[in-house]
This record gives sequence, C-alpha cells and structure tokens, in this order.
Amino acid sequence: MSETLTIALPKGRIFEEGIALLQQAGLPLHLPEKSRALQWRMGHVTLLELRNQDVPVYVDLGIADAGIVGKDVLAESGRAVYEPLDLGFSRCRLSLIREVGATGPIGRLASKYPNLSRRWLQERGLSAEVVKLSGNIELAALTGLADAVVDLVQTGSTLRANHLEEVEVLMHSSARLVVNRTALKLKRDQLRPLIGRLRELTGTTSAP
Ligand SMILES: Nc1ncnc2c1ncn2[C@@H]1O[C@H](COP(=O)(O)OP(=O)(O)OP(=O)(O)O)[C@@H](O)[C@H]1O
Ligand SMILES: O=P(O)(O)OC[C@H]1O[C@H](OP(=O)(O)OP(=O)(O)O)[C@H](O)[C@@H]1O
Repeated sequence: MSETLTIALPKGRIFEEGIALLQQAGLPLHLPEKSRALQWRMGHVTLLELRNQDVPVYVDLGIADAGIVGKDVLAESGRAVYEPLDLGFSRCRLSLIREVGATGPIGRLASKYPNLSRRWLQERGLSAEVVKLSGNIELAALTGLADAVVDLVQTGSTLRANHLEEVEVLMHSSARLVVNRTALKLKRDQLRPLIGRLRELTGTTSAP
C-alpha cells in the first residue's frame, strides 16, 4: 500500500486539465462530483482544491507534496519551490496593457501581480503607484483608475473588445508542476516516477 500523496490543484481553468494529466501519469484521480467539498481522497492521493495564489504556499510549507500552478502566479509568489516541469498548457503572457494610443507617463498601474509589476517598473527606472486588484483588471485602464495595467493576454480578444493594446510582454507563462523539496526526498519513490511520467507525457525536459 503506497504512502499518501497530497496534490494541490487550483480551481479554475487549470483544475480539469491538471486532473486529466495526473490521471494519465498514473495517479488514481477523477473529476470530483460537484459539491462544496474542498478535498477528496482518491486511492492513495488526497486532492486539495485551492485558489491559484495558494498553491505555491501549500507546496512550499509542505502541506501539499506537489501541485500545478501557472508560472505567472509562481513568479508573483516568490516561493522557491522545486519546479521540475513545464506542463505546456494554460499558455499565456503577462503584459503591460494600455488604452490604444496612450503615450503619457504611467502614474498609477493596476494589477493582480503587484510584485512583478513593481519589479518591471524598477528595472526601467520608473516610479509609479501600484494598485493591487483582484479581477477584470483591464477595467482599471478603461475607467481611468490606472494609466496602465499588467494582466494576462492569450488570444488578445479581451484587448480588442475593449480598445486596449499590449505594449510590452513581461513574461510568458504556462502551467508548471511544483514539488515540495522535503517531500521529494521523503516520498522519492512516488514523486520521481510521477515526474518521469509527466515528463514523457508533456515532452519537456526542464522548466525555464
Ligand atoms: N486566457 C487565458 N488563456 C490561457 N491561460 C490563462 C488565461 N488566463 C489565465 N491563464 C492561466 O491560467 C491560470 C489560472 O487562470 P484562472 O482564470 O483559472 O484564474 P483566476 O480565476 O483568474 O484566478 P483567481 O481568481 O484564483 O486569482 C493563470 O494563472 C494563468 O497561468
Ligand atoms: O487574450 P484573451 O484570450 O482574451 O485572454 C485574456 C483574459 O483571460 C483572463 O481572464 P479570464 O477569462 O480568466 O477572466 P478573469 O479576469 O475573471 O480571470 C485574463 O485575465 C484576461 O482578461
């Protein structure tokens, strides 16, 4: 009988694809029935359903042995968890966005990613107030709450529908496997083969 493995997955667009991939990699997972439950025991695996931002925290503190999270969220968290694989889905980019044609100085910038936004400003020697928002970030640029926003772009349809433009790409993102460093040693017999199978399935060698 294998030792329990605790896996953290974020609710939202990564959840279903994450379960499907881990299932293909041999974990006894399935999509849970709709309910208010927040964790499930499936065979030897305990599955935790978290907010995106909380996945690096649960993995870093060792409550979860491993998890899946976007590179954007991982970079914003600053948590030094082991990140062995780029899983290749949920691809998007984190970009500076402004109203089409806006050229004035950026006095205030809004984002769900305040740390990455501040780092970008600092690298360019710009000083702007950074306001943290929680969703529909593009509205901040449209309503004048901010002179620019830092948010995700995938197809660009949200930008086109709102007369906004992508001024600069801060980083590219995709879903990453993250692993607790102590669990990697203590549960090596389970985690190493899992990483190996996921590597074969996703065809990646390392996570840049
Ligand atoms: N339009 C998109 N296309 C592809 N990938 C995306 C897109 N938007 C976000 N992502 C990626 O998927 C991850 C999860 O996005 P999701 O939309 O589920 O989060 P959310 O509901 O906005 O998060 P939360 O409300 O928990 O902050 C993001 O961190 C990013 O890596
Ligand atoms: O370039 P696009 O293909 O339009 O994708 C970009 C949009 O996708 C995400 O929003 P999401 O749909 O997850 O809604 P949210 O703002 O509630 O997170 C992101 O925040 C952008 O608004």
